[in-house]
Amino acid sequence: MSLSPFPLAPGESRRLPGEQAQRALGAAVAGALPPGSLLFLEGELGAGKTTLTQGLVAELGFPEGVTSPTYALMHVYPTPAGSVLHVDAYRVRDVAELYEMDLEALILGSRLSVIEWGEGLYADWPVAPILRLEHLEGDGEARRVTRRR
Ligand SMILES: Nc1ncnc2c1ncn2[C@@H]1O[C@H](COP(=O)(O)OP(=O)(O)OP(=O)(O)O)[C@@H](O)[C@H]1O
Repeated sequence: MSLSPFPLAPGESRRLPGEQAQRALGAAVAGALPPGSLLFLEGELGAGKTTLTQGLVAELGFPEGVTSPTYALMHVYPTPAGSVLHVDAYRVRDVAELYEMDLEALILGSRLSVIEWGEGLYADWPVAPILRLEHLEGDGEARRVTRRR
């Protein structure tokens, strides 16, 4: 499997003018991270975390059905390239709860994992990129992505 470069350098920001750009970013991320990788996503309600993840999962060959894992905590999408784990850790009080669910084995066994609101895990996964998504004030529906790490 040949990988492309990660679409943003650490510290870099980019404007995402619409949903297509948001999905395309997810697709580019999927093409840049090797199996067993983890991506952290941050962003307020409606910032585009699910949309980015839809693009990422579609790039791996599973084109539909990606929804926010807010209520389920965790979704697994069986793509032809391997499973994609999508976790929303917003309501998790202690990351120990996630590790008790065998999170580490799940991540390492997946093609790719996306964790929203996983600050408590950042130190344990130091090479995982962190993308922050924000609404751009005064710029219609556009969003901004910043690679924090
Ligand atoms: N870059 C963008 N430009 C314009 N609209 C966008 C962009 N990215 C996403 N959207 C739209 O914003 C809405 C919210 O996006 P999405 O559901 O992905 O956000 P979210 O961060 O997952 O929200 P939540 O935290 O509620 O799960 C959707 O209708 C989506 O199509």
